[in-house]
Amino acid sequence: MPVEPPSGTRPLEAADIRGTWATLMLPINADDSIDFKRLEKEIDRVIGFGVNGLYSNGTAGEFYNQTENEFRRIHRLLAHRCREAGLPFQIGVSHMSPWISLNRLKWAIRQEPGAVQLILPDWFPPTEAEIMAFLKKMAAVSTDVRIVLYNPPHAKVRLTPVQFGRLKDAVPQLVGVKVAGGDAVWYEQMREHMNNLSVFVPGHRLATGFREGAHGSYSNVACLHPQLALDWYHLMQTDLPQALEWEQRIQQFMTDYIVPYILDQKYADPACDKFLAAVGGWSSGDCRMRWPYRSIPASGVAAARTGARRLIPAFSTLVPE
Ligand SMILES: N[C@@H](CC=O)C(=O)O
Repeated sequence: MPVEPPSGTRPLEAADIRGTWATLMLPINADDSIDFKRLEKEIDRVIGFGVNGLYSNGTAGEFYNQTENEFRRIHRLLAHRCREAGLPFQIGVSHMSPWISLNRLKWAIRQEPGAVQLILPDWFPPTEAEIMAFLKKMAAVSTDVRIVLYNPPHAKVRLTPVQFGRLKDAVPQLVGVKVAGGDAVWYEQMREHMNNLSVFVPGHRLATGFREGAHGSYSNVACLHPQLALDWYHLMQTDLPQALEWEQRIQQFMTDYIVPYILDQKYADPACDKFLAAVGGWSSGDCRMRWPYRSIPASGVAAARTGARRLIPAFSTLVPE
């Protein structure tokens, strides 16, 4: 039975955070400023696909590379457009500095997001006691606005399922996590906490995650094409074996056309997210990253698009020659 996530922007509980959430990506001008006009168009374009929600300021949203004025302008726009469309949205208040993150949170809750996303403090690796102190203060400020903890593989501290459980017990406002997923043992341990914790895994691993109990993805596949990600998520709920087969194809595409940019050429992950969107051709198609990070040259788009068409039949239907 397909899971219907809520419509509207009311506060999200764990059970509400499901499905395919798309990220906001920043259009960057040649002088490194943010193109807010284009951003507004991009937001409306993503909303038009009918994704389950829109979130901002994860890695793909370049949260670590914005002034506070820009942060506010981006999120006034996001909140306004999502509220008008009745689409759930989450604001990333993440920052390497816990104080900046706290101040972003204080401002962000006034935009009434469904939830906020945050990372752990990130210069000295925090101890569990420090993580608790951080989350408790953030939760005291966010009050009714729930919290999603973003704990990617490159975080200074990678939390275990047992630790997620302890954090959830200590901080009830924590309703979700955004993680890399893991092996069968990881999922077995994580399932102990999945009743009241939404667990989102990377887009290109979602069918496996779904089989193991994960609830959705803040999705890089939605960067490639929001419709592809939505159709695939629907397939997971109606024909999981077929969805697992799609996963192999999507992963092959990532291995052949995206991973070399990361492993061999050392591009940052968000450069790949923007590149994926250019390959999908559904957005303005601009791969530009903000100083000092390098952008993947648009000259690589055609080959990757041909590869995606060859490997992922559903993509070739959505993006015909
Ligand atoms: N990890 C990304 C998800 C998309 O690729 C993010 O945090 O935005």
